[in-house]
Formats: sequence, C-alpha cells, structure tokens
Amino acid sequence: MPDTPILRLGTRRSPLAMAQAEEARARLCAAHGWDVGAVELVPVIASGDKIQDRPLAEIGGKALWTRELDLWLAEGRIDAAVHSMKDVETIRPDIIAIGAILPRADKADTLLGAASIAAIPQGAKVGTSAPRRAAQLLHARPDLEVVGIRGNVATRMAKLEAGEADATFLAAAGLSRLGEDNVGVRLDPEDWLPAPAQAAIGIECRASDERTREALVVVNHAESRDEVLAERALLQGLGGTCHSPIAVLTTRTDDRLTMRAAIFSPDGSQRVEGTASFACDDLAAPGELARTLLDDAPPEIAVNFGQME
Ligand SMILES: NCc1[nH]cc(CCC(=O)O)c1CC(=O)O
Repeated sequence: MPDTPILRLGTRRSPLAMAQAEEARARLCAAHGWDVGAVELVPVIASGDKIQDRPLAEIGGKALWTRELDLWLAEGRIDAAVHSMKDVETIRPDIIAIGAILPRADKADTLLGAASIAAIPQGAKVGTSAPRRAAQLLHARPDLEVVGIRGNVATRMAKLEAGEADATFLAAAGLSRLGEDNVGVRLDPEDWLPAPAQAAIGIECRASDERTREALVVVNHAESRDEVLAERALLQGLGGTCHSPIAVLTTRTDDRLTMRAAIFSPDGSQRVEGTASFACDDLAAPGELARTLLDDAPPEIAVNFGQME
C-alpha cells in the first residue's frame, strides 16, 4: 500500500453510499492498475443523514446531501466525492465538476409489499416521501393513501415489516448494490417512469483540479453520462426542485436518445407527458421538451415548477 493515497474519495456514510464508494474505488483501481490503498474512502456525515424524521422536501432539499462534501472538496480535504446523481442538485457551484459517471445500473423502481400497483389492496397505505412516486401512484390509484417514510434502505424495509405502511418503493439499483436483489417486484420503467438520473453514480471533483479530472475520466461511461446530462438538462428546463413530481425514461439507439417525461400535480390528479428524440450530446433538446411540458401544464402542476433550487 502506498503511504499516501493517490486519491481521497469522500462519501456519505449510509450503507448504500459506502457500497457506491466501494464500487467507485474498485473501478478506479482496476482502470489505473492501482492497488486498493491508492484510493482512500473518507466518510463524511451529511446534514440529510442527521435528520431522519421529516420529508426531505420539507427540510431543505437536495443540498442536504451535497453541502458537506462540497465544502470538503472546496477546502481540499478530499479530492473527489461520490454521489447518487439522483440526489445532486441540478445547478452546481462553478468550482465543482462532474469528473465521471459510472455505468448506470437498472433504472427501475421496486415495489415491496404487493405483486403490482394494481394488486395493492383498496385504500391501503403506501409509504414514500418522494413526490414523483406519490404523484405517479395516486395518478394510477387515487384510492390509496400515501404516508411519509424516510430512512435508508434497511430502515424503510423495517418500517414496512412493522406495519407503518402496506407497501413501499425502493430503487432497484440501490437494492442491488446492497446485495438485496431478491426482494419485491421490479416495475417496468416503461409503465412506471423512474426519477431523473436514477441508478447513476457520479464522481465530482474541483473543476480546477486537472490531476483528479484526468484520473476520473478513465472510469467515465460515456453513454451513461449522456443520459444523465440530458435528464439534468430536462430538470433545469423544468425549474424542478425536490417538490416537483418529475418522471423520465431515456433510452438510446446508436447516437440518439429518446426521452419520455411526465410531470404531475402532487396529488396525481393532473399529468402531462411528452417525448423527444435528439442527438445524444444535444442538451438544448431536453430544455425544449421541458418548455413543451410546461406550456401544457395546468396551474396545479405549474405551481411546483419554474423555480430555482
Ligand atoms: N432517494 C434516495 C436515493 N437516492 C439514490 C437511491 C438509490 C438509487 C439510485 O442510485 O438512484 C435512493 C434510494 C431509493 O430511491 O430507493
């Protein structure tokens, strides 16, 4: 093991964050031929991890996951930081760059507690704090009751066992990265649209740090990056915040992306959907799709859009 690591990689401390950081480390070491000691994992406690009992949207949004790691990056205490790109704000500080997007995993959500959305018993309680999952569910099943549920994957599964809810959702990617591949039912992303950037792990660094940028670009997965940047451009165009129910599925054929996006009113009663097909590096096209969706959106939807984070 080298005495000093080549790269100090910051991460949140939850089991899922640590698993993602291990994956990032393994890919970096394999790509560069480094031994495992070359990448030091530096666990940092995020504000979002300290507050577990209130919905994320209520306590300050996505910045709760990035603020501490951003600070550690800015101060040079770490060289890079691993994130679930789904949790990273659309607009980032200028000093921070996305150095790599790792190969994206399964974008699907998993349903726990019922065999399908249709099979959830009439009037049942479904636990989720995600505006997209709540609105998409109520759109299909207005009879159901959505109850807030937060915490890491293990906590949420325990809350389901304890009867706090009859069913809940977890991202298939998170479950699989925790080795929980055999729980629940995978919801086909064509029918149940995922969140922007779901299942994508990003590694950020200081924009000015050429040495780290060169180290990270080697593990960048170009196709995944195209999708993630396109979905983030859609979010930016929509002025979406953590209160905005936004669902999107991007698929690729050769060098073109096809994006299907839907926005909802929080109670699911209103839904607007649109599709666009564009060259994989055309980041203006998702912005245009966003404008089309907003033009069609009734006030019940629009109220949660068109804002900055
Ligand atoms: N909202 C929390 C969150 N952020 C990232 C994941 C894991 C899935 C991913 O990598 O996108 C999860 C858990 C979940 O949604 O079940």
